[in-house]
Amino acid sequence: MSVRHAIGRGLEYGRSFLQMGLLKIGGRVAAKLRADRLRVGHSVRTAQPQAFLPSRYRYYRTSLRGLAAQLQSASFRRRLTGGSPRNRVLCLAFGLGVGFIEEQLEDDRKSAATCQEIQAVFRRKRFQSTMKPFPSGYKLEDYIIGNQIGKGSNAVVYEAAPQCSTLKDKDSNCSLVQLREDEGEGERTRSVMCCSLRNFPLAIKMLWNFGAGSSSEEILKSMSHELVPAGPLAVELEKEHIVHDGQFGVLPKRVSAHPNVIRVYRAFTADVPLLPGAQDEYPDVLPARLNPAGLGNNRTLFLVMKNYPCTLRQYLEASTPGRRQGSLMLLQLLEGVDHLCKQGVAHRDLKSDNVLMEFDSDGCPRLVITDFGCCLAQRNASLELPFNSAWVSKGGNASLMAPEVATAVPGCGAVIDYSKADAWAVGAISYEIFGKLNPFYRGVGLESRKYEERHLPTLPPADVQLVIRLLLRRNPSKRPSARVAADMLHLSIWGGKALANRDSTGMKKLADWLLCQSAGVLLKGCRGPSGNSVEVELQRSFLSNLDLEDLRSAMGFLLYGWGQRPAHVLSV
Ligand SMILES: Nc1ncnc2c1ncn2[C@@H]1O[C@H](COP(=O)(O)OP(=O)(O)OP(=O)(O)O)[C@@H](O)[C@H]1O
Repeated sequence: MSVRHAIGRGLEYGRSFLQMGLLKIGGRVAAKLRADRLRVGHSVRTAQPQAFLPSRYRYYRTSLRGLAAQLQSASFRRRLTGGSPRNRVLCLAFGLGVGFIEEQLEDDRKSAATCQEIQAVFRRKRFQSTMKPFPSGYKLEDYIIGNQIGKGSNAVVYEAAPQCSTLKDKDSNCSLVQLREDEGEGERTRSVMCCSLRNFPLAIKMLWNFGAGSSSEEILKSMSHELVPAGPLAVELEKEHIVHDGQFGVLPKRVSAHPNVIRVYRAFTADVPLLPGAQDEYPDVLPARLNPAGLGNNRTLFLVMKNYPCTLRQYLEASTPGRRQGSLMLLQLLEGVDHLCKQGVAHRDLKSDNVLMEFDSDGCPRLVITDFGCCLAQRNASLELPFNSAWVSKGGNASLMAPEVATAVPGCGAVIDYSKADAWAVGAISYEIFGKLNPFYRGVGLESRKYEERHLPTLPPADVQLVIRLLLRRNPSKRPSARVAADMLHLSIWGGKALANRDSTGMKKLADWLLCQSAGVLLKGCRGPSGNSVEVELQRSFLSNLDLEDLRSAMGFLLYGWGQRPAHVLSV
């Protein structure tokens, strides 16, 4: 499809928006696409396929820029023009070269501007949680607490509902705990889960408190990482004041909302209560008030979140996603990790237990990264941790630590760079998503500190295999970032036709495709609930993060993969 067709189609979308009475959004799309017509039409004409090769391209561009600057300098021109005919020919050739370079640079600027404009259109619509806001909720007494949902090494999680809500079903005892016992009763299980989630839309996480003291301030300080995904109203206003002005200026920053990152609605401290199963399941962490032999402190931190039906691990124990669904799941993890990276946060404990799941209206799994207890969230957002002593924590689960973290040696001036560590862990978790054992789990085969890339097991879907292999590269400088890996998947899932052609029209097709995607996603966004489907969220996320350099790197990696396999295997 030509640019004109693409724009024409976009304009039609714009017009139909207007006809539908959606004046504002229709006007914006139509104006946007009209404005893009010249820009994209011009940039795709001269784009060369070689320009996709990221590092080499960047090298050429920098060298050519330097050369252009030299040629433009008066002294250089004098030296060349003043001499022999040979010098004059050389000068002419350089002059033509400069013209070409300038044209390339101009195209570059225009393409980057197009990406930025598409990005700006989609960034304007911020992601908002579907959860209804509820008043207060800063005290334990504000909640009805149901059954235990899960337990980890640092906390226990219970289903909960705001105190004001009335239970919608008599069978309020059913929960995931019971679900597991009822395994095999397919239909009944699903209805049990629905009733539990309807009655208890929230989950309360109670952290174990051994060494954090019993004052709210001390607790907030020592468990501060759990607050990284907390919303702006999560902590009571007066505590928030303490957090920002007092000694708690050291608290890490918080990340903004994202469809693939947990949102903590409320965080407060309270006395540890005797909840169902406490005496049997976690007697040692109870305070002496509840168990004379218990070692826990009297007060602790509580986090209120949405109650999700299951974790990724629980889901994968019961089912193996198909090829496309698996790709969408992997993509969501990459989008979540990219969002965290951009906000200067490394999760450092990604594993299938720390990913929660629900389903959209089409039945597509939505994945949400949770449990930020081990995260690195420095105010300077560098994602670099000074590693001057063996006492510095490198993060959670050692099996899924990226090679550069696992092999780091403490010492004066040593630093661990976490900027691609979570992306590596996503690569390892992908094996579970596609129905295989995670090769890095203890006893399965590989160790992150010393594996060789050629020993990585193969995965049946060839299309994502390339992405996973790249994510699991030992050398982080050769590993794509979560953003670039996500762009690769976006391009291979939705951009098949735009990418199928590897000649000089490739860039032109990509530009057409970006415009169609933008118009299509805006249109879907107006269509009620389907506008919140996982696929639309993912496409919106891609467009709101559009960056020419990242896109070129993604294309470069894909072309590199195609060099070894026929192009069609990359389309899902
Ligand atoms: N919002 C939620 N909705 C439903 N279940 C949840 C939720 N949060 C946690 N869970 C369940 O509780 C379990 C323990 O939670 P979490 O992983 O946060 O605890 P933890 O002690 O910090 O874990 P870890 O052992 O990894 O440190 C999870 O594996 C999951 O089964």
